Amino acid sequence: MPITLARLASCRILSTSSKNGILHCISPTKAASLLFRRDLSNSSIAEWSQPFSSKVSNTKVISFSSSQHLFLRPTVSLCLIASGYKLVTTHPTMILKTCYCEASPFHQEPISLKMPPTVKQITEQYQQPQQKQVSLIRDIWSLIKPDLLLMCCIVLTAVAAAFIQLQTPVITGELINVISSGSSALLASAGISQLNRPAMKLFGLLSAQGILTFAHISLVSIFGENVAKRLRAQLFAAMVKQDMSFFDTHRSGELVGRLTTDVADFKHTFKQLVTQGLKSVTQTVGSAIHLFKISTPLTLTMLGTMPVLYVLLNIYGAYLRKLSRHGKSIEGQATGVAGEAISNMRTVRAFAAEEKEMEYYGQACDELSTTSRKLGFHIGMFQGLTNISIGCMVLTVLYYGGSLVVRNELTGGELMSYMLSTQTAQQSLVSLGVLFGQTIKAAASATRVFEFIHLEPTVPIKGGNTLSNVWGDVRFQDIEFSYPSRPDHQVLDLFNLHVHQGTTVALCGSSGSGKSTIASLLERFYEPTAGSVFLDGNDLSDMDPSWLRQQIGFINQEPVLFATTILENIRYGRPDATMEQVQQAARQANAEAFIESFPDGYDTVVGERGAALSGGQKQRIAIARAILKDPKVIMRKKENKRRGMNILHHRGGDL
Ligand SMILES: Nc1ncnc2c1ncn2[C@@H]1O[C@H](COP(=O)(O)OP(=O)(O)OP(=O)(O)O)[C@@H](O)[C@H]1O
Repeated sequence: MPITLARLASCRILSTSSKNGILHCISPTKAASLLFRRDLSNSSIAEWSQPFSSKVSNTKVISFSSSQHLFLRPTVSLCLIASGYKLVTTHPTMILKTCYCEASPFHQEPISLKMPPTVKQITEQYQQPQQKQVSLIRDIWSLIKPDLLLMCCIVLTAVAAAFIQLQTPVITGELINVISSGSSALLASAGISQLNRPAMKLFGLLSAQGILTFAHISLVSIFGENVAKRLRAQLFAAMVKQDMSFFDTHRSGELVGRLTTDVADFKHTFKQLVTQGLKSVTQTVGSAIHLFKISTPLTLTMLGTMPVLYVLLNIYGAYLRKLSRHGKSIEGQATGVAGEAISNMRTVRAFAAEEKEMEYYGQACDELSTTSRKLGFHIGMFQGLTNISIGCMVLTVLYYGGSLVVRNELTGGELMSYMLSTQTAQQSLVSLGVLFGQTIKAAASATRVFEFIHLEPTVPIKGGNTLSNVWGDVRFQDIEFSYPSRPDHQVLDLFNLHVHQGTTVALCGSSGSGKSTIASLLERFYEPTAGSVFLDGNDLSDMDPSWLRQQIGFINQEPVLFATTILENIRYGRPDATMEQVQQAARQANAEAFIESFPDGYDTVVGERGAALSGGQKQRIAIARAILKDPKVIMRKKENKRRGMNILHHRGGDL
C-alpha cells in the first residue's frame, strides 16, 4: 500500500517513497530534518539518524513505534498523516535538542495539534523566507570592516581637524586679551609685533584645518563609495538567490527601489555621519572640556538646560524613527506601482490604461507625500525645538557670564573664548540634531536593505549531489503541491508521471491545470509539498539545483530575452561557447537566416525583454539558447488549441 501524505500544518515534505515507506521532511525553521521510515513488515515506525544531505545540519534522531508517547520538548507542533499512521511531531524552533512524536493508527480520530497558535506562527514562517536576526550595528560593522585602515585615517583627520578648530577660540581669546590688556598707545609703542604671535598661530591653525578637511572629505568619499558598492553587491546577491516564491510576493519595482534609493539614502547619511558626525562629536567633547576649564559654575549652569535636549532626542526621536520606517515602506509600494506600469507599458498602452495607472501612481504618491509631509513637519519641529533649547543655553551663558565679568571673576578674553567655544559646541550640537534626523531615515533604509540580505532561501542555489552522466529519465511520484504564496490552493494532488529516457511526452490540460508547475518542480523552482521528483532514479531534493538546471532546457511560450545582443542572449546559459557553437545552435533553432538578415547580425540589440523582435524570432533565439546549453531534458511550452507543453528528452533529438 503506497504511503500517502497530506500536509496538515507546515512541515515541508522533501520526499516520500512508497516502496520502502520513507517519509522525509524538513521543518520550516530548517532547524532539523526529520527522516521517518515506516517499516511495513511490523507496522512500527523508526526514524533514521543520518542527515539526508550535507546542507542541513542538526538532523535529529527520533525513534518511535505505534505506541503513544515518546520524549518531548514541545515548542512547535507539526502534523503529518501517513497511511495507517497519524504523526504529530513537536520540536523547538531554534536548536533541536529533543523531539516529541506521537503515532496513532490512521483510522482513529486525529489527535488535535498541541499548540495551534505555534502552528500558525510556523506556517507564517514557512511562507516567508527565513531571516537571521542580526543587529544593524553588527551589519554595518561587517560592511566597513574591509576598509578599516581607511576608516582609521578618516577618524584621525576628523579628530585632528576638530581639535584644531577647538584651538581657534583659545587663540582668539589670547588675541583679545593682548588687545584689551594695554591701551592703544602702549600697543602702538610696543609695535604691532605683540599681535603677531597669536595672529600667526591662528593663521597656521586655519591652514592646517583646511588641509585636514580636504583630506578628510576625499577619504570619506572613497570610503562611502566602497561601502555602497559592497552593500549593493550583497543586496543583489541576496535577491538573486531567493526562492521563486520570493519574486511571487515582491514587486520588481520595490526590489529595484531597495537597490537604488535605499542604498543611496544609506550611503549619503553614512558619509555625513562619518564627516559631520565625527567632527561634531569631537568638537562637542573638546568644547565641553575647554568650557569646564574656563569656568565650572558657568558650564554647570549651562548644562542645567541639557535634560530638555535629552528628552527631545529620546522621546521625539523614537516617534520620528517609527514615522520614517512607515514612510519608507510606502515609498517602496509607490516605486513598485510605477515599476510595474513601466515594465508592462505595452499592455498598459494596449488597454488604454495610462490614466488608470496614473491614478494608481497618483494615489500611491499622495499617500507617500502625506507621510513625507508629516515626517518633514516633525523633523522640522524636532530641529526647531533643538535650536531653541540650544539658543537658551547660549543666552544663559551670556547672562551669567556677563555677571561674572562684572564681578571680576572672569576676564573679557575668557568670556570671549567661552562664547566662541559655546558657539562651536552649539553648532556641533545643531548639526548632530540634523544628523540625527537623517540617521533615522537612513536607519530605516538600512533596515530594509539588511532585511533582504539576511533572507535565507529555502532551496539554496548550489550544493548537493551531481551525476556524472545524465540519461534523462524523469519520474514524478505522488506529487502534491501548492504555491507558498497560495498554500490553500492545491495545484497538484498525487500527480504521477514517468517519462522514459529518449521519449517525448506532451502534457495537455486546461488553463491553470498545472502544466507549467510541473516544469517548475522539475527545475526545482519550488519544492513539492509531498512526493518526489526523480532524475535517473535520483531524488531531486538531494541534487545541486544549479547543476540540475544546467541539465534542463525550458523554452517558455513567451520567452524573455535580455536587453543585449542576440549573441549574448544565445550565450546566456553557456558564456564560454565559441562563435561556431552559437551559430550551430542558431542553425538548429532555425534562427540563423533571420539573424544574418539583420544589418548587425549577431550583434543586433534586441531591446528590453526582446521587444525589438517578433514573437517567433524571440522563441527561436530562446530555442538556440536552450540548445547551446546542451540540456539532457528539454521542456517547451506551446500554446495550441489543447494547450499542451512538450517535454522532450533530448539525446541528440531535434526540436
Ligand atoms: N507563482 C504562483 N503563485 C501562486 N499560484 C500560482 C503561481 N503560478 C501558477 N499558480 C497557480 O497554479 C495553478 C497552475 O498554474 P500553471 O501555470 O501551472 O498552469 P498551466 O497548466 O501551465 O496553465 P496555462 O496552460 O494556462 O499556462 C493555477 O491555478 C495558477 O493560478
